Amino acid sequence: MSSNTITFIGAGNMATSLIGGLVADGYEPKSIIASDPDEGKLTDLSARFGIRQAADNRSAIEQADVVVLAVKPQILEQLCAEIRETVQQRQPLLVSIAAGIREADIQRWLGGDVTLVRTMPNTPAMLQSGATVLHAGDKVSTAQRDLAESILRAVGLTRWVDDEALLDTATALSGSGPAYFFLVMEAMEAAAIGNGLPADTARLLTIQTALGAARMAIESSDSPATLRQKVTSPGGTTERAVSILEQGNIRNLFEQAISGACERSRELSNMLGKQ
Ligand SMILES: NC(=O)C1=CN([C@@H]2O[C@H](COP(=O)(O)OP(=O)(O)OC[C@H]3O[C@@H](n4cnc5c(N)ncnc54)[C@H](OP(=O)(O)O)[C@@H]3O)[C@@H](O)[C@H]2O)C=CC1
Ligand SMILES: O=C(O)[C@@H]1CCC=N1
Repeated sequence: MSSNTITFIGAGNMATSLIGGLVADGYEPKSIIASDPDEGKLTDLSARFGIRQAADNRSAIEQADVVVLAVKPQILEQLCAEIRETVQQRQPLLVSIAAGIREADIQRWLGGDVTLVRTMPNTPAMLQSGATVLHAGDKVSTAQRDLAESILRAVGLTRWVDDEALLDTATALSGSGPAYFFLVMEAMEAAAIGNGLPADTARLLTIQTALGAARMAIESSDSPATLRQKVTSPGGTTERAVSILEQGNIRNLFEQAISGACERSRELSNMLGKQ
């Protein structure tokens, strides 16, 4: 990957994961700049990863080839008003990671004709195990698409979608997804403690089991359903547990949860962007 200067506007959870993953992948830390109202966060990021901190958003953009918009969706419009002139002068490649905010709205807020790739990464990017979905409009050149993809590929898997609306689904699946697995881990750990295991052992066994299952699902040619069946001995313990989960309608719960997250992503689009 080239060492284009990448500026992160917003140095919160997701920016920290992306920066951590990029630096771990060998990206030159001095080619990464972060800007955030909280100086403490910037100092921490500099100390952890050796990146540069900016005095303000505008000066951060003035030095950038790529600008990652990493603030909450609720403040993106206000941020765009602040950086609009600098973006128009500098014309960097913009990469938005904001959930729900459509390209047309960001374009309008920035005065139009900016080069923008919308993406939906996730926090495992920190360990270069992220999953990012990208969408680019027609005006984005192949070289600019490649540049955006190379940054996100450094921190994990990437997939493009042609239909921008599918970013809502990706947000609900892989953007929010780490939280679903953490919730399952919390529940399994608590249940094991309730059944007598010491807390530290319960946590360790839960996490190692999640890691092992994820690695098997990635590395095996079997589907998750087949892998599950291979654990499930007829008349055994897994069969009892899985049947209780199925009776509790776990599939329907996930259907509702992911549909609910998709709907929330669309709500954010309509509430914060063009109605
Ligand atoms: N967290 C996740 O797993 C994922 C998040 N995203 C998206 O990433 C974006 C950021 O989310 P996340 O990192 O969780 O949020 P955070 O709140 O952790 O980070 C946002 C950062 O932006 C800072 N900020 C606020 N206003 C400005 C401003 N005007 N200029 C520069 N920085 C500012 C915030 O400071 P302060 O706290 O002081 O307001 C905060 O440090 C969101 O749009 C979200 O949809 C996408 C995929 C996954
Ligand atoms: O919860 C959120 O809205 C953000 C987007 C995906 C993950 N975190």
